[in-house]
Amino acid sequence: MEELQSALGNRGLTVSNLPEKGRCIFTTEDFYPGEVIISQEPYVCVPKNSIADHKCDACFESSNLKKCSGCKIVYYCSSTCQKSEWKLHRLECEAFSKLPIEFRHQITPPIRLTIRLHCRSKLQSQKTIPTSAMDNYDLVKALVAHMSKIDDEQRWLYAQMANLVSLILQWPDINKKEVAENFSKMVFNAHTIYDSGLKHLGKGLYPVISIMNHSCLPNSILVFEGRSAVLRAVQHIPKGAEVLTSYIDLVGSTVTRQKALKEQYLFTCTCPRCIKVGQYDDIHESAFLEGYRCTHNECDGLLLCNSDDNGFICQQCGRLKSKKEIQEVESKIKSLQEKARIAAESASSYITYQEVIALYKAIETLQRQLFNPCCIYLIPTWEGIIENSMKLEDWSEALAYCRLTIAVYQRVYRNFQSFHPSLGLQYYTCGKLEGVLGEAENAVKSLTKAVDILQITYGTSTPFMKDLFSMLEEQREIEALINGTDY
Ligand SMILES: C[S@@+](CC[C@H](N)C(=O)[O-])C[C@H]1O[C@@H](n2cnc3c(N)ncnc32)[C@H](O)[C@@H]1O
Repeated sequence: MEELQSALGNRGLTVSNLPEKGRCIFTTEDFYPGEVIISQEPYVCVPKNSIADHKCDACFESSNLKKCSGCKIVYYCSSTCQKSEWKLHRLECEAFSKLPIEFRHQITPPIRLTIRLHCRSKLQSQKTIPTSAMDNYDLVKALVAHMSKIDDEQRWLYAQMANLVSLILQWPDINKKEVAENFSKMVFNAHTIYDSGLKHLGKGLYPVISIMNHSCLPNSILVFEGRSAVLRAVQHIPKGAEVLTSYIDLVGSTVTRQKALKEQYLFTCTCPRCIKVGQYDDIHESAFLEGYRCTHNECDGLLLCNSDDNGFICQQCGRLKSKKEIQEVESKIKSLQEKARIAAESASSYITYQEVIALYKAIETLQRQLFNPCCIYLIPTWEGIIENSMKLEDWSEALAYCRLTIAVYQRVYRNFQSFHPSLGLQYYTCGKLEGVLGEAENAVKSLTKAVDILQITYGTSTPFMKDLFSMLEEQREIEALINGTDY
């Protein structure tokens, strides 16, 4: 702990303890928007592999992959990557190779993550792998496992998974209770690793980053550069403030966010947004984001549940919309969403992409009958249309829907001073599409907005940001050429 305090002290941070939250990190100096608060390499991580999409175990690249000739489970993109992982992989490779082929499908990402955790801890205790203040198993031991709060069924599941780990590793001295507890720690502490386009790459455990507590109005954001986790300030964090990040998708209403935090992290959030739950403004905002709207004649009022709980009353014209009426439309939406999901998975030709778009448009029509035009449920529908329109190279259609999505994100992330990658990336896509369509002036505006947001969340030196800067330069040159002005 002393070693960690001293390492954090050098970075302007300190670990403390709050009765209602447990451990937490406070600043001992000011941090400004875009500044890196802390970065950490994973203690362990695993890529998200699927049958169709394998990744290199070391760098998560998807090209030039070769299977490890020992275990035939793990992939590498180069001998450099293989060598960098060898000390750790050697232990699991030996264990996996002894496993009969028919058992190998049981090595799921959570099982592998825990196996690697124990392999790394063993190698560090043998001093085969060095330790440091921010890289040692004591940090893993200190993570919350919430064993007393989880139910018997979950405990039984972790015990079964610990048995499997023990069976695979065949170590005589393995502590199965500790392994089971580590499965629980993964649930409450491991992070999903994303690339700059927010594509899911894998899972990793970052034991110092995991000390950070949650707020629905966070002052920092966690992003990934390769597999390193980087926490950046998204607002001025004065000396002595707690560093807070978000564990969940912040687009939902207070009730939705609180439900997610209670179910996934077992606490009730009391952040400045959540304490407003039930107040007029919060109810109004929730109804706007997720609630139903009145579609009677020209009325566009918000609907709130009536006191008899048999329907929803329009707050503008007073008309009642029955629960049954709403449920019928919702069930049609659900069945169309399932059809769209299945169709999108197998779509690979002009006609099939068109069919997928038609399904999403049918969903959109029904959603517009129920929700207001800035409702968050429309986002995945529009993203489905954008993705498939791009596959059809229908740039105008993709751009029209991209602009609709931006309007919703702008509203949702205004609480977050708009510094969220989702909004920045939407501006980026919008700017790219405007560029393709020859709308240089609009492209410059959109890409400038993308830069304003993403340089705070992603910094300025990643390959993604360098591409974005040169794309903006290119559009500025085209704009100047069109306008006959100097650039
Ligand atoms: C990733 S850990 C964060 C560090 C943790 N406080 C510790 O002592 O190690 C997540 C857990 O911290 C607690 N936590 C995080 N944010 C909180 C908050 N805003 N209010 C109350 N508890 C919180 C919850 O118990 C949650 O399951």
